[in-house]
Amino acid sequence: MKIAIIAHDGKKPEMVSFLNKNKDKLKEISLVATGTTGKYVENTGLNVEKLLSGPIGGDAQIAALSAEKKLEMVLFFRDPLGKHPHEPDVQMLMRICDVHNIPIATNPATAQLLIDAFWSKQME
Ligand SMILES: O=C(CO)COP(=O)(O)O
Repeated sequence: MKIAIIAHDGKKPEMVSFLNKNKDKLKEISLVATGTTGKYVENTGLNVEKLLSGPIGGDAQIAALSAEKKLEMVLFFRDPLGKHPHEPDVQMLMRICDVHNIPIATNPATAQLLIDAFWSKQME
């Protein structure tokens, strides 16, 4: 099982802070990310599988992994103030997560709760 990491451009700095803060936990977990986000993840020193960039199909690839129940959770820091040409893909990803009951965090506060809960479950 993997955790998917995605961040819109306006939220990539917050994602990097989140990853650095949680690096000790995340380094034990397989990570997958959309293309450009994945480069930022690598720059934190974490290992990550990089898919296509979001606007050219990366969000759709994460949705497919969610539908196949291959993801533990999706951490998707969305920029609610930005315009995105691939908004239909963004909506589709969130819908697929809801269809398949995959936890999806769309901001750092929720992502922290999910990671902490996942981590304490692993430690049981
Ligand atoms: O666009 C995205 C999410 O909708 C993210 O894609 P990138 O990680 O390639 O920037």
